[in-house]
Amino acid sequence: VYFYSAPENFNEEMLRGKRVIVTGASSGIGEQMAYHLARMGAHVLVTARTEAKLQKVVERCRELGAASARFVSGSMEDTAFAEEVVKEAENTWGGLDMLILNHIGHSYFNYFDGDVDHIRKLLETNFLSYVAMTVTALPMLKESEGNIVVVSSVAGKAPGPFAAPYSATKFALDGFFSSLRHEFIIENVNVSITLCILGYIDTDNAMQAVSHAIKVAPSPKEECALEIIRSGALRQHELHYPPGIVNGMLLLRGQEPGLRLQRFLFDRKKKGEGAAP
Ligand SMILES: NC(=O)C1=CN([C@@H]2O[C@H](COP(=O)(O)OP(=O)(O)OC[C@H]3O[C@@H](n4cnc5c(N)ncnc54)[C@H](OP(=O)(O)O)[C@@H]3O)[C@@H](O)[C@H]2O)C=CC1
Ligand SMILES: C[C@H](CCC(=O)NCC(=O)O)[C@H]1CC[C@H]2[C@@H]3C(=O)C[C@@H]4C[C@H](O)CC[C@]4(C)[C@H]3CC[C@]12C
Repeated sequence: VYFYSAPENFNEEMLRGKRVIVTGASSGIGEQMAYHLARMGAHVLVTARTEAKLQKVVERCRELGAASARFVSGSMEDTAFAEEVVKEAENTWGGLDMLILNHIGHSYFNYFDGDVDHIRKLLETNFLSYVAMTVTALPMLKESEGNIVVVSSVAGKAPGPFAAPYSATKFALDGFFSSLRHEFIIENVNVSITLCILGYIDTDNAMQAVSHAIKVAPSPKEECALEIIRSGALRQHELHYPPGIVNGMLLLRGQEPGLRLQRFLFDRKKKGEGAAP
């Protein structure tokens, strides 16, 4: 069992004046990360598709004390847009300290429906855009000896049922960024890569998608967002949040986690309910 317990020397001053991109920041965990960073006095550049929501997030960041706050709206289905976001940071700040890759495209929580094009599109949005932003940002991150924070899921470590397309994109993140971290260590590239393995979090979209099927209580998005920032600032290799659930899932990985996950999460057989979520 691997415990990633970072030394408790995080200080919010570590983020003051830092230049940070947060993707998927118009709602959910990304929105909360933007607010924490603003409170800590960072420069924030937030991105998502919905301009009206981003405008409100930027206004709130300014109220909370951000050193500066701005947004770029567009879809990460297009890797050219992903690169454009990083270029905006370079043009605005002349550099970058932390890249938080957080956005995800719409998917479903149900049996795999055979739609290969959906998986192709989700790989563009959830994986290739992360790679494209990393490639474009790397010169600046090498200059600042900064951090790449990749937001993933237990679905990208201990696969379970009903999220096959989404899970595939999360496993791709682990494969790519954990391999890249090895190369950085070999080449003495002082850019940290933090992979965040999250359990169920109480964001509106997630709860709307699965609360009918999942019986465990979700964890708070505000605390989750702060833990992600803390783990990135401490240059941890991985964050497991909440530790109790995620480490438990990893423990079960060798023991048919899909089956145990069904029992643990859905608790359906006892109640005689149907099989589909
Ligand atoms: N909530 C949970 O239970 C869990 C979440 N996670 C991970 O945490 C991260 C955030 O999840 P959560 O906060 O719940 O997600 P939300 O659905 O709340 O937020 C997703 C964000 O991504 C943006 N987005 C959606 N589609 C696109 C697109 N095509 N291009 C650019 N941006 C897009 C949305 O804004 P807009 O629609 O305006 O574009 C929104 O800002 C994800 O990586 C997810 O995998 C991991 C485990 C559990
Ligand atoms: C179904 C969600 C995919 C994104 C989405 O479509 N949101 C609604 C919208 O945009 O309209 C999944 C996003 C996070 C997933 C959850 C997660 O990652 C943690 C658990 C992993 C486990 O393997 C299955 C249950 C999860 C709670 C999982 C469920 C599906 C998501 C909510």
